[in-house]
Amino acid sequence: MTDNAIEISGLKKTYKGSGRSAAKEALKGIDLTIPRGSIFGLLGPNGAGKSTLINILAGLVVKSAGSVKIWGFDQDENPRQSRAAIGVMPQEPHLDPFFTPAGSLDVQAGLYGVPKSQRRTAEILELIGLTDKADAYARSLSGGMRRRLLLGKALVHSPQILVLDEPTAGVDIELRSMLWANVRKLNDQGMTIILTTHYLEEAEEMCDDIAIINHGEVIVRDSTENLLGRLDRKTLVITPGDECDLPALPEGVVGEKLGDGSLAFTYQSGKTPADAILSLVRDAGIPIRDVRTQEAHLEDVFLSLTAKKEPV
Ligand SMILES: Nc1ncnc2c1ncn2[C@@H]1O[C@H](COP(=O)(O)OP(=O)(O)OP(=O)(O)O)[C@@H](O)[C@H]1O
Repeated sequence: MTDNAIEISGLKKTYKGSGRSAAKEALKGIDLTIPRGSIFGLLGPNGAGKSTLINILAGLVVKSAGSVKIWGFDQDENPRQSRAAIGVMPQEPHLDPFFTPAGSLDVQAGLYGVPKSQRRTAEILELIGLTDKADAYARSLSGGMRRRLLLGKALVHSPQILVLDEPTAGVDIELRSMLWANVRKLNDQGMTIILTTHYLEEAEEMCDDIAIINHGEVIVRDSTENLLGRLDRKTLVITPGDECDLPALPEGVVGEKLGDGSLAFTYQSGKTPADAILSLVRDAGIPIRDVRTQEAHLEDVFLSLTAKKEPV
């Protein structure tokens, strides 16, 4: 028995070219393990290969080479069991407008062969907050409700692993917090969660471990804590009370005067405490009207990782 929810080895995918478009090697030999019970972030820029990887896990895209084990079941040897172990909430809502939420969940459960006596339609509707819309036509649901229904559909067969593809892209704050609350609840119940997101901030908040994919390769896989530790770069932006210039700065702190007159200080949090920056601004006689921090984004991690010569 393995402790991994997912074991991927030597996974390759080349999309065949057609007409004038050349063949595209989307995954170039991925090795990746995802521990059971974790919330795992799969990050990368547009076109990195995240959707291809997720679609292979979901059984929607056929791999070109390599092996994939889902909950210990090899996809080629035990396709049925490996498919039953995973539920995927896709990026785009493709819902039949003539089905009601209750109907959609029922059809989906039927597709997965869940016997009527074991269906959890009411429980899932409750979880996704659509109990009062159970019998409304999908076409009358708001965008947010449709996305919630997609989450519900991914859960009908009680998978051990839930995959969320960009669940918060373009959603409002309310839906975002509802999604994250559900993710936490399901994870607390033992479900392994895999999610893709463009935002390191979001991954930082939610994920135990992170893999970053770029150009079809895993360029780093580590605990979120270690990954952010590697970055160790923060920016403090101070809005001064009066027009002023940058004060003299100690080694390791880079200052920049922004267009709106604010002063931005970039520093390594492991070496320089934020308090030291505030003190040096105060000591320079600059009145501080406002302070904010700029969160690190995935882009920053990429820059710091790809700038290194040695393998990370
Ligand atoms: N069906 C396809 N046919 C040909 N090329 C494809 C196909 N699907 C994806 N690709 C190409 O494979 C590469 C990886 O795409 P993929 O959608 O997996 O990336 P991604 O990391 O999910 O990006 P995004 O964040 O934009 O969803 C891209 O260069 C893309 O253009």
